[in-house]
Amino acid sequence: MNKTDFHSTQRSVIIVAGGSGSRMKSDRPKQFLELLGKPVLMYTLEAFNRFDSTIDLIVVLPADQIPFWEQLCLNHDFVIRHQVVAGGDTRFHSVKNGLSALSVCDLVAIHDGVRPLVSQTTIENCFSIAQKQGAAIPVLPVIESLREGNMEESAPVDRSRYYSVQTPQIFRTSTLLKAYEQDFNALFTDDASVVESAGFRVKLVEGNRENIKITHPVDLRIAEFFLSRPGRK
Ligand SMILES: Nc1ccn([C@@H]2O[C@H](COP(=O)(O)OP(=O)(O)OP(=O)(O)O)[C@@H](O)[C@H]2O)c(=O)n1
Ligand SMILES: C[C@](O)(CO)[C@H](O)COP(=O)(O)O
Repeated sequence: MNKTDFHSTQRSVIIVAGGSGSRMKSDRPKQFLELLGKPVLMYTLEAFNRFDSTIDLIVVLPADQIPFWEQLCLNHDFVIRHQVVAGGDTRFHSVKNGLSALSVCDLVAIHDGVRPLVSQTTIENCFSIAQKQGAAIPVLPVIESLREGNMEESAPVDRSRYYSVQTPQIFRTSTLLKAYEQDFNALFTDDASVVESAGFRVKLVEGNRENIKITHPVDLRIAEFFLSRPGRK
């Protein structure tokens, strides 16, 4: 593949932000909370727009929060073009709804709306490997010791065998559409698990450590720290 092929590839991204953020325990779903005065979700859209200003952006939101998001865009003069789709009961169903709004494209990325710190390198590497191999997801080696079991009985496991998984998870469009024809299974915690269950292989790519999934209140402070660093990429 040469550079020209890469740039003529039609790319789309589905940003899933259809969750309620129950672990954050905030008044509003966490994707709308502000980091340094701007909603989390706007940073996430900006990351993909910075990577490719022509990329098709689909944003999946809780149906009852769509008017609130539209008002936020007005308040913040947020002008990055994107299509809004109503989410479903689980992340799987939200992705499915996003896929139903997809235009013709070669590669599709699925990214969590609450991962605003994805780096340009992670996005670029995942697109590039997905283009060559059909499916790519960012991962990192686990940094803490791991145990298996429960609080009463547990045993250490070999952590070198485990990776933590991030997004964007990027696939040939035909692969992802086929995989999402399957019925929902509670073991589908990400898109890679859906695609593998349909018989496809997924290539692991190194992610970036700052690409945290904002989940608990402390994650907002960590994200603000990274966002305020000069020369952030
Ligand atoms: N029905 C759902 C559930 C989750 N998501 C999205 O999937 C991403 C990862 O999910 P998670 O961090 O678990 O978000 P929530 O489900 O909102 O949080 P919680 O589990 O704490 O309720 C988030 O961007 C979230 O908005 C979604 O689009 N639709
Ligand atoms: C997709 C994901 O962010 C990869 O780490 C993760 O699986 C989402 O999980 P959650 O159950 O929605 O928190």
